Amino acid sequence: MSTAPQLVVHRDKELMAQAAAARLITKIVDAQAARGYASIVLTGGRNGNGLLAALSAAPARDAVDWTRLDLWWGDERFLPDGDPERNYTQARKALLDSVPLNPDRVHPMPASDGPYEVDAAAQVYAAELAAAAGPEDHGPVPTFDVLMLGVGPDTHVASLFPELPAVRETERTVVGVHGAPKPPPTRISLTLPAIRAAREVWLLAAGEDKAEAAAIALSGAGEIQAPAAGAYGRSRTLWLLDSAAASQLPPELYPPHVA
Ligand SMILES: O=C1O[C@H](COP(=O)(O)O)[C@@H](O)[C@H](O)[C@H]1O
Repeated sequence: MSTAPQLVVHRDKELMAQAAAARLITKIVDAQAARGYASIVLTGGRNGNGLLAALSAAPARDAVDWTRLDLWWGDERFLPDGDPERNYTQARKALLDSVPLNPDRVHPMPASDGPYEVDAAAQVYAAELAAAAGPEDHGPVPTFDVLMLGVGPDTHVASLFPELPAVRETERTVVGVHGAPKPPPTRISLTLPAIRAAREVWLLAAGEDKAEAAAIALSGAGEIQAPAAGAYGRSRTLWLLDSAAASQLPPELYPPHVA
């Protein structure tokens, strides 16, 4: 069952990144207090990396027990290990290299110079997720506390692009993506069923180039044409926007609140 999206609109992208980072710290600390660990899915892209950089700069980051944090990725650009365009490389630079994570709990998606071609690599990641899922979870992926997704200007989320086969997937949790319209063309992505296993899905959209995408996805578009419209969490779906990205929303949605 889909959860109706909630919107929070911030003044600008810097404030959005800082507020989202503060929100994420609180979520992680609360989950660790309740269950002993937290499970987060990271996104690539400008907004996702902006959030990680803001988290890195936040004094409250020391409230997180980094050794009890599971990190997964929503998608990856299928490039060699260490490539500066890999989402994993960018996340390391923005935050991960400066906090004491437990390497056993960090799950980057495979790189193109490893032993697998992209479809096999997607299967390997699906198996890693399935191994981490327990009986209390809702299928072959863990119930992530928060899964973040940067919204692309074409409404793509993770590496689910409009009309491509990956966004139509209803069985597999992870797929190889071929022919993506945004470089690189070869990618790995969680599918919509895997995304919807998360307790909370947060969609990040800042900047004028995201305004049309946000308006389309939040105005009842279908998920095949507008993948962001199909991304929702089990208990919450939260759109975090800045005022530029919210500028084309229909008047009944905007502004619910500008912080
Ligand atoms: O290529 C990707 O793009 C999207 C959005 O990126 P942005 O720079 O337009 O914010 C991102 O969500 C995805 O993880 C990434 O692989």
